[in-house]
Amino acid sequence: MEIVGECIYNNPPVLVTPSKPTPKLALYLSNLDDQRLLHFPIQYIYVFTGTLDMDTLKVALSRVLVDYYPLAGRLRASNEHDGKLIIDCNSEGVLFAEGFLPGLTAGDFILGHAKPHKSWKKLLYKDEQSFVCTPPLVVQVTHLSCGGTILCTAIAHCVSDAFGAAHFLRAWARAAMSEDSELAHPAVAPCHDRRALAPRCTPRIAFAHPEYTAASGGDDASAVAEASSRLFAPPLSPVSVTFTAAHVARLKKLYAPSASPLEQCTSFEALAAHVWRAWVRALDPPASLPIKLLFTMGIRRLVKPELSGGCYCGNGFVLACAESTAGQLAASAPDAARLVQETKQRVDDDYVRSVIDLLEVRRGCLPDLAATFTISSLTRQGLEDIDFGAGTPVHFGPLTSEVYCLFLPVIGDPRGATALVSVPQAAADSFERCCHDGLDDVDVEDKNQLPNIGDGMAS
Ligand SMILES: COc1cc(/C=C/C(=O)SCCNC(=O)CCNC(=O)[C@H](O)C(C)(C)COP(=O)(O)OP(=O)(O)OC[C@H]2O[C@@H](n3cnc4c(N)ncnc43)[C@H](O)[C@@H]2OP(=O)(O)O)ccc1O
Repeated sequence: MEIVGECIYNNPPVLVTPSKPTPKLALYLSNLDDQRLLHFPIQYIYVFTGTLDMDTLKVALSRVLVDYYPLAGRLRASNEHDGKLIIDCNSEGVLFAEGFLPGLTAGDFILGHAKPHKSWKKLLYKDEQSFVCTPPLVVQVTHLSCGGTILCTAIAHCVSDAFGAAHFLRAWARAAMSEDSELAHPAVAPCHDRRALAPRCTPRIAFAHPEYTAASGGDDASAVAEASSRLFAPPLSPVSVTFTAAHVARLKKLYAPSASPLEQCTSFEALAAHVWRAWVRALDPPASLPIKLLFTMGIRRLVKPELSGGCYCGNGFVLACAESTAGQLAASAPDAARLVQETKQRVDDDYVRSVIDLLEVRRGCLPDLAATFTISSLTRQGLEDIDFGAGTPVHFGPLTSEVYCLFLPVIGDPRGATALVSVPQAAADSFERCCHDGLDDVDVEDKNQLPNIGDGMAS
């Protein structure tokens, strides 16, 4: 859906600062935070049919910034640590803009039209500064002619991941709903200290880490690079496919590694394997081409000791990497799911420490995305059902679509997921068809199970 018309700003944006004094310190960022991959703001929108009260939102934000004070600070390159980023917790404040977009309604985001379009950038105040100088949190509230409101947040990814962001947004919403926002405290105190994820004194890279390893030259590498450039050839088209709970249940059967109840797969394993295969089948590279799957994996409960003292608000995830070939992937659904399972099992404390040390030794390195499908799962993180006083959102999702695939929560269907990813335009229809493969009759079955509208009403 394209947003026509321009956003009208009647006033310049303001800086919202914490309502009480907060610690003044240079906050260390872990290597998982300060990796080049995360040097960008994550921009998401929440669309509400009701009106958000501006004063309430600002007062509540000012209150929660007392607990989430790093978001009111500024990123800086540290002189002591070789340019590594830190957060200068200086209470400068969150950039908060308010605008009005005539002609756009909350309803435009329902009815399955809510696929990001480049015009959606209007929903976020454009700060011309570099990534490091931009406040780690920028907010824009856009009023709509229907009385609805869009809340757009841009949070620097090196400050927080989805789990930390959800924790902050829920605390903000709770404060906005509370009679006296000064009394509203987060349910669990946030933990900003990232030293539990510091590298070892002598870095030890104990695994191959294909997620960061660029192909090392030679004929194979150039073949992968050449084929890969076709897999991502522009122009790219965003594709959004919603898998209902019934679709996911079917995929879990289709992808189960065996008929034994002991060898089941989770919703994520089945979905990840299915969408990875759909991508490969749609793009149809040579069967022998090595293909990888990278996916984000939460580590808060995997590291020893667990990151459980309060809510760890830094980035608590690593990239896990499954490897196969285009031919093998297309050939077997259960084998693809088994690969995802085995990859998950390899990620433990040793693996995470090894990633952290790798990022210490190879500062500035990026994941190797050649011939790679990347998934980040945002389901079950508590990001979507957030109520600031105007009810829960009718739409939640990113401002842009990218080459990495997001598994987004489906509002009203907690066991469903929407896969959103940009693929080469020429393969977009085929990708969507491959995603629906094996699922067509599920919708028919589902409809047959619905009670007949007339049932029970005759008397
Ligand atoms: C900064 O501001 C932001 C940021 C963002 C976004 C940022 C990011 O993208 S950061 C990366 C975010 N993603 C992650 O960290 C991944 C988190 N998920 C995991 O790590 C998962 O474990 C997994 C690796 C994806 C695999 O999951 P799965 O195979 O499902 O395995 P389990 O999680 O162990 O689940 C197995 C089983 O357990 C039950 N279960 C698990 N969790 C729940 C739950 N919450 N509720 C109910 N049940 C649960 C369930 O039965 C599972 O089996 P199923 O078959 O039912 O699935 C964005 C916005 C910003 O502002």
